[in-house]
Amino acid sequence: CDLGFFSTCSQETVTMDPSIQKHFTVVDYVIFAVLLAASMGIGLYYALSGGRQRTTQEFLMADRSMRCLPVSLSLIASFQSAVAIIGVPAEIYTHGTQYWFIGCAYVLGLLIPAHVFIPVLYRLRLSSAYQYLELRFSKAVRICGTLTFIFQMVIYMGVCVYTPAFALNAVTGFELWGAVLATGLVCTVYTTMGGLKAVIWTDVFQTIVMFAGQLAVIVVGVHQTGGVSEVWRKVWEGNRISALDLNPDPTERHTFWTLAVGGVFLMLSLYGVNQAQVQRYLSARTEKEAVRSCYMVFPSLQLALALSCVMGLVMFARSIFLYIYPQMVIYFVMDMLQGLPGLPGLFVACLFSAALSTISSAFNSLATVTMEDLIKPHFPAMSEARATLLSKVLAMSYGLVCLAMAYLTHLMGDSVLQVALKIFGMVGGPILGLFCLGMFFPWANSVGAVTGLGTGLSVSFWIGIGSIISHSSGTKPLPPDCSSSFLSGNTTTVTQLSALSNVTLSHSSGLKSFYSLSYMWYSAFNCFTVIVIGLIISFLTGPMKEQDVTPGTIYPLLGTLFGFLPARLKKKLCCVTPLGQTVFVISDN
Ligand SMILES: CC(C)(CO)[C@@H](O)C(=O)NCCC(=O)O
Ligand code: NA
Repeated sequence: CDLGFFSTCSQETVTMDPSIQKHFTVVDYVIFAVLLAASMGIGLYYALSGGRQRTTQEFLMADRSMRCLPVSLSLIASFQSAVAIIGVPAEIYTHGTQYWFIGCAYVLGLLIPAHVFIPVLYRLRLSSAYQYLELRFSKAVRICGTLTFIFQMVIYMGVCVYTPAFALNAVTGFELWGAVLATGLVCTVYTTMGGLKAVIWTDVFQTIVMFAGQLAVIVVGVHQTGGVSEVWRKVWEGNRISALDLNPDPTERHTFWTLAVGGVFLMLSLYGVNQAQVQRYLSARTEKEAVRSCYMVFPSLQLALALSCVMGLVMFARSIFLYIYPQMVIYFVMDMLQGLPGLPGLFVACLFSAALSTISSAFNSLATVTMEDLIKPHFPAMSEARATLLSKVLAMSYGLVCLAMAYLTHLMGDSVLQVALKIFGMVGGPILGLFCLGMFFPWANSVGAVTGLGTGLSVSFWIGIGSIISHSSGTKPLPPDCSSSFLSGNTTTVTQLSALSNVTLSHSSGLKSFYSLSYMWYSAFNCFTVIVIGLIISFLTGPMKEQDVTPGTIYPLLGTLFGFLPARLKKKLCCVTPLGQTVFVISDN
């Protein structure tokens, strides 16, 4: 099977021994440098063109002039980081393709943002998603929402910048802090110079690099394994193709229900109400363009999922690992691509593209909420020039906070990947609940919202921290599908398997089983806690009347769902006013 270029072609399954270090060539470092330079170049271009980033409208909202294609690619890039690129193939290698069913959640997980959240938020002409909370409830609710979001994103971005640097360092000796500093600083500079336009257009470029890197690994891997049919035979015989698991047990980590139903709520918390995404919808030139960009996320996100799942399958067909560990994806890639000049560098570029595009979204969205929700309301007379300068200082400061968070991530050790993703579900779910409470239930009042959010966060941290503590103590059984002969030795490495892992204790009772709720249910569970507590407290303290609620802040969900009821009962029970077409111009000044 000699095809010239692929000189290392062999059809043997390769045994991987991670004690042998892989090496980078100069070419690989050059490709990494080119990625950083190209991103800087895009930042510089948007600093010097258009309105030269002299207004907050341009710096934070891209002049509300974006078209759907860049917006959609940017939407994918925000939450597709190296955590997923490294985590998903490791998950598929170990547990089979069950995780792939999360693709089912993308249907409702994108249709609902497109037809429920975007119409409400876009027509209010907001700058920050949390401005909605003040219009619907009160200033206090807005500030609680903003602070919760800041907490979530600050932890997340530390993990995002640390993960690829750490994984590469473990396998190849790639300079750990050099890579963290280079990505963090370069990203800070282009985000501060070029504003949201630079963030969105670098996202486009970086998403393409990300897809290219994954595709290259798959093509070479399939070829070296001996073709598609050979890969299929090996993964089929190795039981990696999972049947639909319809087990209703909510403590089972990945089943059709946890992934396809729980996943919808995860998607809603990310694509429906997260500032990073809402800001992109708001930057679109029309509402239609925003809805269209949300639709266009669907095929691209399915492609991203398919690429990382197929990469896991190819890894399984191609290699036998002596033990399972988070960095094995990098090891597999580096081993396979050796002798193919430039390709290891392309994969490195893929990992750092994923990271850069996520932290740049974080910097810009954090600067936006800090400016719009925390600073501007207190300084209504601030000049535009001063506000823009301050926004730039904020974007830069969050860049430096990101480096500090990377160091904190380092101190907590590598299992922090799991911890951080859980915190993501733990904090994103309650924020989603807060928005749902406001949008779908006209009776909810401000006291109910704050109490609901507080309770939701407390319960979610109780479960989240409880699960972390109860899993990190005691012995952990191997998952049943993991007991094949090729997994020898150290079982603790299994629990560190991937960022997405949450190996549950199968026979536990009481609090333990409460703690072992699948992490895929976190968003849904925490969202419902906020809604239920919020409604109970609202009814106890005097529910709001529909006519007292700011027009345009309620989506007539209940009116639509209970459309079969007689009109009088409907009017009494639920919101029936259709969402208006009116544009409310909101100003903090
Ligand atoms: C948003 C999903 C679930 C979509 O598959 C995925 O991109 C994800 O788990 N993202 C978070 C992990 C990361 O940072 O890559
Ligand atoms: Na990304």
